[in-house]
Amino acid sequence: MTVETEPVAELPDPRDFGLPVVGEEEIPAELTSLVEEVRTLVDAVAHTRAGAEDLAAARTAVAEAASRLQGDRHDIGTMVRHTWPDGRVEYGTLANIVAGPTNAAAPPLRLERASGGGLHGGFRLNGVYQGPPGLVHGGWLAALLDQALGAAAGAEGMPGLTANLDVNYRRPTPVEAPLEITARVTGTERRKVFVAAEISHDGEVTAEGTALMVRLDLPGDGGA
Ligand SMILES: CCCCCCCCCCCC(=O)SCCNC(=O)CCNC(=O)[C@H](O)C(C)(C)COP(=O)(O)OP(=O)(O)OC[C@H]1O[C@@H](n2cnc3c(N)ncnc32)[C@H](O)[C@@H]1OP(=O)(O)O
Repeated sequence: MTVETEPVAELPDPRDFGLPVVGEEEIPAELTSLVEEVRTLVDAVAHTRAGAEDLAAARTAVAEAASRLQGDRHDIGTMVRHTWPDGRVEYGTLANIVAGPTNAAAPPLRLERASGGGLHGGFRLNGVYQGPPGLVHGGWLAALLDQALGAAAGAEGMPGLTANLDVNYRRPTPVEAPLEITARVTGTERRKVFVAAEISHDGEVTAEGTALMVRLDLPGDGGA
């Protein structure tokens, strides 16, 4: 595949486009810990067999916690700044549904640079992510692949939006089991960035995806 475009060397600051930015290091440890606790809560609620009294007490406690937190909110579209160990800076959406660090509805997906190129991450999905009994919902697998595919393009300095996503489910993916995800850029053509990703369990690929990301038309990078 022809490579006709260079990665964007330096990403613009989202604040230049009116988007607020929070440094990952500015997220309070108490918020990170709260997010973890809420993930536990969602799983507990989804599977509880508690009686009416416990359910009512829990509902009151959760409603009180929600009203405590509602007052002071980040704006929709707030970005989080991540600095890689090599000093490169990258931005993601703070409340991203797959990888937002403050989104308790997001699985705890963290991606690192792989030594051979691209990104990789290890993760585990609890029973909240079930589709078929004991198995991860296919829509969530597609969302995880989409996120990793987008992040792989972003990590190469080519952030974009998914124009096309193609997913193949090769084997059932179990919940409550260690999973791995890998993603890499496979080619570029003008603003088109081609990416591929796999999810595996026990060394076997359970789902794989390819996507066409269309690189953001950033000022100063030559556009198309
Ligand atoms: C911040 C850091 C975060 C870094 C981390 C971010 C991780 C986020 C991961 C989550 C990713 C998402 O969920 S993204 C959300 C879901 N996706 C979306 O909402 C996108 C909705 N679609 C769009 O907005 C638009 O269609 C775009 C932006 C994709 C493309 O529009 P455009 O910018 O006007 O570009 P356009 O000229 O049409 O197309 C450019 C080239 O791509 C080709 N092309 C366009 N669409 C397609 C297509 N579906 N299939 C084949 N080819 C296509 C065209 O033929 C052309 O090829 P040629 O003429 O050059 O040959």
